[in-house]
Amino acid sequence: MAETQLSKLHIAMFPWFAAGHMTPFLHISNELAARGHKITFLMPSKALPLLQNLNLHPNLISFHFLTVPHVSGLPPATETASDIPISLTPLLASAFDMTRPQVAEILCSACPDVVFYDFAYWVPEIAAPLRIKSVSFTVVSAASIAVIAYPGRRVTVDDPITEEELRKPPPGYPSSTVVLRGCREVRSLLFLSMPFGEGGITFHERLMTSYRNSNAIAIRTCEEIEGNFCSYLAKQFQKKLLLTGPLMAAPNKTTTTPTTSCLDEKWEKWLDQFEPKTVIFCAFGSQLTLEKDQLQELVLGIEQTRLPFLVALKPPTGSNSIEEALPEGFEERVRERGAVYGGWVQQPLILNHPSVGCFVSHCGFGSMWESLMSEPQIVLIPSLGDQILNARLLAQELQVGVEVKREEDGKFTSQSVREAIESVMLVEAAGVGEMVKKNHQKWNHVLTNPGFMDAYIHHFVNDLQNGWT
Ligand SMILES: O=c1ccn([C@@H]2O[C@H](COP(=O)(O)OP(=O)(O)O[C@H]3OC[C@@H](O)[C@H](O)[C@H]3O)[C@@H](O)[C@H]2O)c(=O)[nH]1
Repeated sequence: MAETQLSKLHIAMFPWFAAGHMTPFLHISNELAARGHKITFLMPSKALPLLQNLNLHPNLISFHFLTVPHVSGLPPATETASDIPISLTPLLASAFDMTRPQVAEILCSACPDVVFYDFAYWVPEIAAPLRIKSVSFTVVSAASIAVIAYPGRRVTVDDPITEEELRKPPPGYPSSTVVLRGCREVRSLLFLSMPFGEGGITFHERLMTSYRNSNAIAIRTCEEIEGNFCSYLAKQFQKKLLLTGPLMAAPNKTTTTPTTSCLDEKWEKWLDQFEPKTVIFCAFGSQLTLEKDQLQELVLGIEQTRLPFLVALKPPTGSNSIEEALPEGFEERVRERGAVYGGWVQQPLILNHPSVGCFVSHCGFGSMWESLMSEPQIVLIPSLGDQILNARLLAQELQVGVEVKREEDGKFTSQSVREAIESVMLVEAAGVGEMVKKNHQKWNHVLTNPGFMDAYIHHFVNDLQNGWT
């Protein structure tokens, strides 16, 4: 689609210091730079190895490194969420807030037209006097913001959000299936009342202020899948909503943006030895650490399917390596057909390998799009609040995947893992596997249709250029 002939923009990006945030900020940067817009990307230097290879337009996207101040209680040299256990993230949020003077200085000297931010709710206070527009860019689903969208409710440490409040979505919330169920799931949102950063601001207040004070809210989503949640949010916050579309493209399929690299030879060769669409791939994103017993149930459930598999997860709590946490005799039993790896793999490329037939996912928002835009059958084991809602969106509303059942105590078992995988991998029968496969193919076709992403980005850029009245 031809771009409107308007002046090129200069946009500053300031994401929260976590891979799940910086990566989609870089994806939108790539799409904007592909259309000639200039990007100043603010980040800690430790994030460079993660982001460098994803920067497809180094001539237009320049990285500016921030010094992350030391905060007592954080291990020395902490710069990103990957450096620490999840329990220490409120302290990282303090360090993040303490970069404010550096951010102000860069915005003042670079003078971009627009600044994108997420957790840095104070950005509009810096940007407005400089006549820079502030866009609050959400890297989680519209549904997961809609379910907590009480713009007028000031959640403080002294007036925390209650289980009672969270049990029912806000009035007018547009879905009865994309909801949290039972105490355990509701409690997974109680962290919203937790102090998160300088001055004891709660996580909820940080988010609400970020949306309230922005000039516009941008979301990495599309009308076709989350239109009802987007309309609801626009009404709740009385803001213009700018949608980027899914952003993360399946390699070589959907956008004008070139892809970065090839799959590591080691995994390419390993996957090549199996029949098409037989391998189970399992990964749980950048943050989630399982308990050891849950890791064991997971891998045992996968083993019981007798299918080949590649599991790439962080070592569980209390273990130095994933290998030491595996069940007794596991490695010997599965040597021929299974690999368990405790590090980072190239998920989008693995999902597009012809041998991969099933993706067992935690349903983080990035993984949600990647699962929809690739072919493997989808099995979901969500843990955190937004992942649970994303999983409901896929399993109940779109019916493109199956969620693993949990027991009363919130745990899943090897049996529930095996049953969920088998239900989608046995597609011959006119059962669940067949149904989710058909629905998935339909959505995959829509989302990877040439021009779909381009149209979204085209409108998005138009809105950034003209949409401020
Ligand atoms: O080994 C891996 C694991 C993950 N990845 C990539 O890392 C990204 C992970 O992002 P996700 O959004 O799926 O998950 P994360 O858990 O990292 O995200 C975080 O922010 C988004 C929220 O929805 C999640 O709840 C939150 O945990 C994906 O793009 C995935 O392809 C790899 O490339 N290799």
